[in-house]
Amino acid sequence: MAELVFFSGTMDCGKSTLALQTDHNHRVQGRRGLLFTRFDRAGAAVISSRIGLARAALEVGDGTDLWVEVSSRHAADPLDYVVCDEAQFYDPDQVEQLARVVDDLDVDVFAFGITADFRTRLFPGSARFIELADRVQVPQVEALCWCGRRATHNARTVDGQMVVAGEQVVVGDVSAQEGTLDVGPVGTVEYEVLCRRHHTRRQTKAHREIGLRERQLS
Ligand SMILES: Nc1ncnc2c1ncn2[C@@H]1O[C@H](COP(=O)(O)OP(=O)(O)O)[C@@H](O)[C@H]1O
Ligand SMILES: Cc1cn([C@H]2C[C@H](O)[C@@H](COP(=O)(O)O)O2)c(=O)[nH]c1=O
Repeated sequence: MAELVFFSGTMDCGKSTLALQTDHNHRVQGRRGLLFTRFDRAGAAVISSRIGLARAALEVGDGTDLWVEVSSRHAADPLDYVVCDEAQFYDPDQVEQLARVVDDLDVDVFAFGITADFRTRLFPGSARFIELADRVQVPQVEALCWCGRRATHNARTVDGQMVVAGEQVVVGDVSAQEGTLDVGPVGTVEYEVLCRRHHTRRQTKAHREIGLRERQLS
C-alpha cells in the first residue's frame, strides 16, 4: 500500500540528503521514480544537498498540476515512487494532487521540507502535508543551535540582524555556508537554526560572539 510521507524539520537537518538517499535506495532496487523540487538554492530543476550530492529533478511551478504530471507519465511507464524536495514551497492544491497520486495510482510519495518559516509560522504547503500525510517524520540528523541544544526553529537575518517580519519566501542559505543571497535594497539575507528559547529571545550566534568578546575584555 503506497504512502504519503512528509519528512519535516528545520533548515540544514539533512532533508535533501535524505531525499537523494531515498531516491537512490529505491532506484537501485529497480523501482521507478520521479523527482520534483521548487526553488532549490543551486538553481532550477535540481535537488542539491550541502553534503555535495545533486541530482536533476522536475521544477514545480505555480501552475504545475502534479496529478497530471505524475499520472500521464505513470500511464506511459508505471512509476513506483515520487520524491518531492523543498516541499514547503508547494501550493496546498499541489499537496492534494500528491495525496491523490498515492491513493489513486498506488505510488509512494516522499516529501521533504521545512515545517515553519522564520516567523515560526507553518508554510501553507507544509501545513497541508501535515494534515494529509500518512506519516510525518523528523529526520534523524539534528541541526544544532549555537548553544548546543537541538535546533527547532529557523531564523532569518538581514545584514546580520535577526528579523521577524518580511516576505515568507526568500531563497537563501544558513549563515555558515557560502552562497547566501544578496537581495539588493533589502540587504543580505541569511538563515540560522536556533532552539526555541534563543529564537524567542532573538539571540543568534552573533549574541554568543558578543558575549565571548565582552568576557575577554572584562
Ligand atoms: N562538510 C560536511 N561534512 C559532513 N556533513 C556535512 C558537511 N556539510 C554539511 N553536512 C551535513 O549536511 C546536513 C545538511 O544537509 P542538507 O541535505 O543540505 O540539509 P537540508 O536539506 O535539511 O537543508 C548538515 O546537517 C550536516 O549534517
Ligand atoms: C526559514 C525560511 C526559509 N526559506 C528558504 C530558504 C531556503 O532556500 C529554503 C530551505 O532550504 P533547506 O534546504 O531546508 O535549507 O527555504 C524561506 O523562503 N523562508 C523562510 O522563512
